[in-house]
Formats: sequence, structure tokens, C-alpha cells
Amino acid sequence: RKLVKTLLLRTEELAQMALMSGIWIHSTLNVRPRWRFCPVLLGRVIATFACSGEKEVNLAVQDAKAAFKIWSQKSGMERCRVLLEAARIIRERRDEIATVETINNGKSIFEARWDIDTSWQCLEYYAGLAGSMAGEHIQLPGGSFGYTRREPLGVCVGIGAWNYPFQIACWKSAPALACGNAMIFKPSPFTPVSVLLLAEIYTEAGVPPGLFNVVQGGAATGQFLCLHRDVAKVSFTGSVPTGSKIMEMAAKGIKPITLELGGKSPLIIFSDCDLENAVKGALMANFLTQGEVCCNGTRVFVQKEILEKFTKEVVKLTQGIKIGDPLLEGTRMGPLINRPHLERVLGFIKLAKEQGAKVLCGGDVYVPEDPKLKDGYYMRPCVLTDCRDDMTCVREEIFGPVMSILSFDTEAEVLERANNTTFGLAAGVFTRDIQRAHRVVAGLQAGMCFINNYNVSPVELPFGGYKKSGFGRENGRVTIEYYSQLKTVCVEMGDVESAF
Ligand SMILES: NC(=O)c1ccc[n+]([C@@H]2O[C@H](COP(=O)([O-])OP(=O)(O)OC[C@H]3O[C@@H](n4cnc5c(N)ncnc54)[C@H](O)[C@@H]3O)[C@@H](O)[C@H]2O)c1
Ligand SMILES: C[N+](C)(C)CCCC=O
Repeated sequence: RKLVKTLLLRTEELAQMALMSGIWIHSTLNVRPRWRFCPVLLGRVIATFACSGEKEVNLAVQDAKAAFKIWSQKSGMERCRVLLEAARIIRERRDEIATVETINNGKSIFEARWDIDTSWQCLEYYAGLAGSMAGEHIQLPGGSFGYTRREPLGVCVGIGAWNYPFQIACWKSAPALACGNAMIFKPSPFTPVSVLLLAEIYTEAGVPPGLFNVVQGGAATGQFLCLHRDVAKVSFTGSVPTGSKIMEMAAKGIKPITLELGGKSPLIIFSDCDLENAVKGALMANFLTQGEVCCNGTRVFVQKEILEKFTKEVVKLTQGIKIGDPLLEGTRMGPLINRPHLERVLGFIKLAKEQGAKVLCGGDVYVPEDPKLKDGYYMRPCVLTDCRDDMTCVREEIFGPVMSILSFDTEAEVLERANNTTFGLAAGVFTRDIQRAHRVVAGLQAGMCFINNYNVSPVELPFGGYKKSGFGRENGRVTIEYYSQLKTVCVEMGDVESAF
């Protein structure tokens, strides 16, 4: 165990609170520093970490293999009890973990609590499934029969993005562990902190040492993990270009992968919608976690008849979003993840204007009154109108608080335009016409469709993409299939009928 101490937190009080509540973090690895990185919040370093190199990754895999031997022999019910205990601890430590997540990522504490809720709910859900995982019994002629066994894969790797650090780690590890696997998790180097609390919680709940292990680092560490011969599966959440590299590495070892990648999702607002709900839905689809959400409905297609009214209401609500210190209860939007990302998002807005879009609100840097926050990466949420389908802001994933409004006339037209993208993660429809709602979602090329809501995440529902947004699913019963393999056993009850 190596203790890693947080260095600087945003304020004295925060530092004290964090230290009291366990930001003294550990890795189960004997990490030898090779190179270091420092995540930054509001322009200040919050921690330094040693990156894991090849040697440390090997150690993690060895530990995980040893733990897998013990864990995979346990019954589903035994695994269920441990996962339930971990879920209980997360629930009990909800506020503390949410605080750490806010410091880690910058999202508001209000939202971080939602993330922690979907995290423990995910553990509870897969705890429930662990006890009921079963194969089939198949009758064959002459009393012979076959049966199938659902078996774990072995050592799985989870690689996470920085926007939902704790939640991503839970959405990957809960089904992996429920199926009897071990998991080595690598968080993004921008948000390395909160997942260590999860490791601590799993240990306290009773998983064997090394079963859930955290390695820190960036691309190089990720590559060591993906290429390791004893790693059986990789579940990746991140960008399309990195997903493509993961796929290449996995191909070398013929390893199954899950890819949760980016998106540029359509949200379609028909004129017969409940306008108030549609406006709230559009904000949910664009401004959670500073707009840094993979499944955001950033292409908002509004039917012409209500375009003006809808846009006016959206702008009013957007201008009311409280930006500032993410640890304050009233705040609903914190700083973006880092300076280069903020500049990238602002660059998209500049280009949108050059290409003819009109900024109705926001889209500029925000400097909070509190002098402590002056170096934070804040911006005002932006609503763009007069957008066309060929504009960069409508075609590319911005991953920031930028909503593009487009107008449409007919259902057939909007369906074609909504699908005219290489992505296919999510989509949404607001209408009171229930038949149209189902007809439209049936035609949408997206893995996760919402009717009359957006960005809610019940863990019972599978989540994942079509097209370049990836494949495989997280959450829901189906994910068991992505963390297990099927063995078929054929049993002869008679004599061997030989051809020879
Ligand atoms: N579909 C989903 O569920 C989902 C969820 C969250 C984020 N995302 C997507 O993630 C992206 C933003 O996250 P990001 O900037 O952290 O993505 P990213 O692809 O830059 O990094 C993701 C993770 O991959 C690691 N990594 C980078 N290069 C690697 C390599 N060559 N080999 C192995 N690992 C490597 C990073 O260190 C990080 O942990 C957006 O495109 C967003 O849409 C998707
Ligand atoms: C919880 N949400 C909002 C559905 C986001 C899931 C993960 C995407 O970035």
C-alpha cells in the first residue's frame, strides 16, 4: 500500500474537510514513481500521482489473477452479499464521495450526488443478478442432454473518461465483479481521485485483495493494460479516436471489448409537445456536467411552429443557471475540466459565429465574483440559433455547454437529418402523440432513446451506442453477456456411436 497525499486544495477548509474525509488515498500497488501528473482544479494542483508503468501493470495483473481464483469460485449469492455491502457503504458515504467527485471533476455537488446514487444503484442491481446467473438445460435424444454454464472471463480492464469518474468505475466494475471477474481500473489522469474511494470501499466490503485494483496514468499505462497477455477483456469509455486505438490493440490479442464513445445526439421537439417539459428536457440534454456528457442532445431540432416560443424559454432558463463554486448547494454549473478544453469549446463557438450561427446567450468566459475562483475554467452556457446541418458546431462533438438549435418542418425530414451523423449514442423526442413518439424512435439510429425526457439513467436500462459511438452495453441485464462467456457441456447417456 502506498499513501498518496493530496497536495493543495482550493481552500483551507476544503483541504481540511478532504483530509478528514479520506482523501488520503492509497493504491493497492507498490507503485514506483516513473513519471508524475497533477490533476488541477480551478487553476490549482489538487494532487500528484505516480503513473504506473509496465512493471506496475504486471503487478496489478498478477494480483488480479490471484484474486480472480478466489472470487470466481464463490457462488453468485456470496458475490451478491459483498456487492450489496459495497453499495451500502457508498450510500452511507454519499455526501463525502460526492464532495470528492466535485473536487475531482468540477461538476456541481448537486449533480455529483446524482452520480453517486446511480453508482450504488448499479452495484445493488448487479448484486441482484449475481445470484440468478444461470445457464440452460437442453434435452437431447436417448436421454442425453446438454447444459450451458455462464463463466467469468478473468482479469478485465476498465479505462475511464474524466466526466463521470466514479460512476464509470461503478458501471464497469459492478457487472464485472458480479460475473466473477477481477477488474483493473485506470481512471483519466484528469480525475484520478474518486475511484480510489471505490477501491477502498470494495476492500472494506470484503472483496479479495487485488480483485479491484486501480492503476494511475495516461495513454502509456492504458496501452500496457490493453496489450497485456493475461487481460481477458477491455471496457473503454472515452473518445472515438482512442476507442479506435483500443480496438487495434484488442485485435492483436483477440480480446472482447466494450466501447462507450462520443456522440452528437439529436433531440427532436415536435410542436404538439408539452412546452415546459420540452424546455426542461433541452436543458437536461445539454448542460449537465458543464455539457461534458457523451449522450448530450446537442442538436436540438424544433418544429417551426414553436421555434420562437421554445427558443425564448430555453434562453431564459439557460441564463438563470447558477455558475460558480461547485461545492455550494445552489450552484448548477461548475468549471470545465481544464484550460485547453475550455479554449477548445470557446473555439467551436467562435467558428460557429464565423459560419453564420447566432449566439443567443453565453458562450464566453465567466469570472465569478469570489476571488478564490478567478483562475477557474468557467464559461457561460451557450445557446446557438440560425444553425445549419453542415456547420462544425452541428457536426462535431463539442463536449461543453453549447446547444445548437435547428428548425424543421416535417417528421420525415427531421428523421433523415437526425440520422445524418456518424455517431449514434442517444436521441430524444418530445411529443404528445404517442404513436409518433414510438414511430420516430424506431427510425432513429441511436442506442439510447428518450421519449419526453432526457439524460435520466435508470441502471436497469442498457446504455450504449450505434455506429461510431461504440458497441457493447453498460447497465441492464444484457451487460452480464459482456462480462461472461458461455460454456456448453454435452452429456452422453448411451454408448458412443463411432464412425470408425
Ligand atoms: N459513451 C459513453 O458512455 C461515454 C461516457 C463518457 C465519456 N465519453 C466520451 O469520452 C470523451 C471524453 O473523454 P476523454 O477526453 O477522457 O477521452 P480520451 O479518449 O482522451 O481518454 C479516455 C481514457 O483513455 C485513456 N487513453 C488515452 N489514450 C489511450 C491509449 N492510446 N490507450 C489506452 N488508453 C488510452 C485516457 O487516459 C483516459 O483514461 C468524449 O468523446 C465523450 O463523449 C463517452
Ligand atoms: C448519466 N448520464 C447523464 C446519462 C451520462 C452517462 C455517461 C455519459 O457521459
